Amino acid sequence: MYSASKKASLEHRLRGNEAMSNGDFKTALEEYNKGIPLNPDDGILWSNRSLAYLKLGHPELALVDTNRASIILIDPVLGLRKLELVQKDESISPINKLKQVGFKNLLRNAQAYSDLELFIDAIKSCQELMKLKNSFTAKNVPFNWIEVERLLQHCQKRYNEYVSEGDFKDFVQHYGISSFKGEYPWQSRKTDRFSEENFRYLKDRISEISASKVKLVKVNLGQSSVSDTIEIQYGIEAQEKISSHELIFKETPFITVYSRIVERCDNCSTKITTQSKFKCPNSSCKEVYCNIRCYQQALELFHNQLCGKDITGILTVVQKGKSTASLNNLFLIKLFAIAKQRDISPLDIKEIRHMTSSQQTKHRFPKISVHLYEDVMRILEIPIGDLRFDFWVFNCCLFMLSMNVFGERNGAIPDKAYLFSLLALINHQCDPNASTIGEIGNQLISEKVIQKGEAITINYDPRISSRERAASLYYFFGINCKCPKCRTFSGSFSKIA
Ligand SMILES: C[S@@+](CC[C@H](N)C(=O)[O-])C[C@H]1O[C@@H](n2cnc3c(N)ncnc32)[C@H](O)[C@@H]1O
Repeated sequence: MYSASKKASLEHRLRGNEAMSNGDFKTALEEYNKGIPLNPDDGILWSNRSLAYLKLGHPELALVDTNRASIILIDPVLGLRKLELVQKDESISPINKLKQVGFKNLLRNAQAYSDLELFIDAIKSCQELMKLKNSFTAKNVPFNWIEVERLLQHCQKRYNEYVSEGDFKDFVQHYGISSFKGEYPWQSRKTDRFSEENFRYLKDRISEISASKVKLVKVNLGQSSVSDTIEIQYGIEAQEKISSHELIFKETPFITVYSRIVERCDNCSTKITTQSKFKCPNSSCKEVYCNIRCYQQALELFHNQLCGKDITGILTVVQKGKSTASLNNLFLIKLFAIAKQRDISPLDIKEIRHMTSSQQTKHRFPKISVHLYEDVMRILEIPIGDLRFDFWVFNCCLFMLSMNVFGERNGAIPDKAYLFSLLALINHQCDPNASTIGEIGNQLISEKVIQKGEAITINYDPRISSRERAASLYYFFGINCKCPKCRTFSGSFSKIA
């Protein structure tokens, strides 16, 4: 017998399937999203949602769903219960129907890899499926094997083209190509960013830390790089005349992370000395702090969720990283921990929910992020049916971090990084009037006299010569620089409110 929630979940699945057959993939996604929390053990639901994601052009999201569906569909304990979920069909026995669902899921998995241009993985998935074709398992299971063969041929051809174009083997193996226009289509974050609540919260905090020297404003950054609209963004401007080399404000980072190569405080990333070392009182926890105050701050914000947890897998990835971007994986686990602690979605954390994302439309998608996401969910014991922590949320956080984190290296190795709520509101100019200084770069200082009403700007990439900066800003931050000095400048960079 079904429980009430399983029955309701099944109804959502069927409604989703109907929307899929009408080509209404967004409604289908909404229905599947209503069904999953009611019965996260329904592998068919995950597999069907993966198809909705594929049709909506988000293979990276489909990948997590096909993986989950496979795990559930081959789980022997869930075996009998799965049969309950198979829709009765006169022409096929329930057990064969279930096998058909499994084959379809493998094909969706191969399609997701192919759409991401991860051809080696796509070929492997197709070959795995083709092995089943003449096996006993596939007997009397109707399935479109021609589609698998076609996909396999397509992937082999594309892979050969890639390799003959140059040595892209490493790229083809580890990075997919996904699209993301600053937000997922079902997200309302863009408008939420400018909500009255966000605006007031940020405005008050900026007035407070700068002693009202500067204020939050909305600015017109000219033509958007992803749509036809004029882009309205946040910016900071002087409320009074500021002299040259004056401290504008100093901000405590919201969170910091470090690669564990040098021993640092888990709360503020300050180097630990023999005089300043406070060990977490939990004997099975390895984290250390500068003092009890840092420990208590961390405990309240995120450490409660992470105390004693083994994050070695994530650290290994971070330590192998070549750029400070690899530290973003440590930010992700902290952001997910903070959200779990506050019982909200990571995208609703008030200290970060105003932040912009990279604006590139095509992204390098590191295949490993699927595993990192599953690791974060497992370490924090977040149930997979809690869609406030869905994979697209993880990706949004990653894109937001790639735009807003201030990182530091220790020689060639990414060492530590900071996430500041307010410094993240300062726009870039190639000829800026301010910069960030101090040991952790948390002091905003004027470089010249700034007149009342002038925008406060910094240079996001000061090490790079101005000729290369436009390309570097686009590559690393997804910014089409529209500052008055840049050739691409097309807007007024002016205040609108
Ligand atoms: C660190 S945030 C700065 C605050 C941001 N304007 C906001 O509304 O939150 C970086 C974002 O600001 C925008 N931005 C900053 N400087 C820019 C520039 N010179 N040209 C174009 N966009 C810029 C980009 O959209 C980028 O995503």
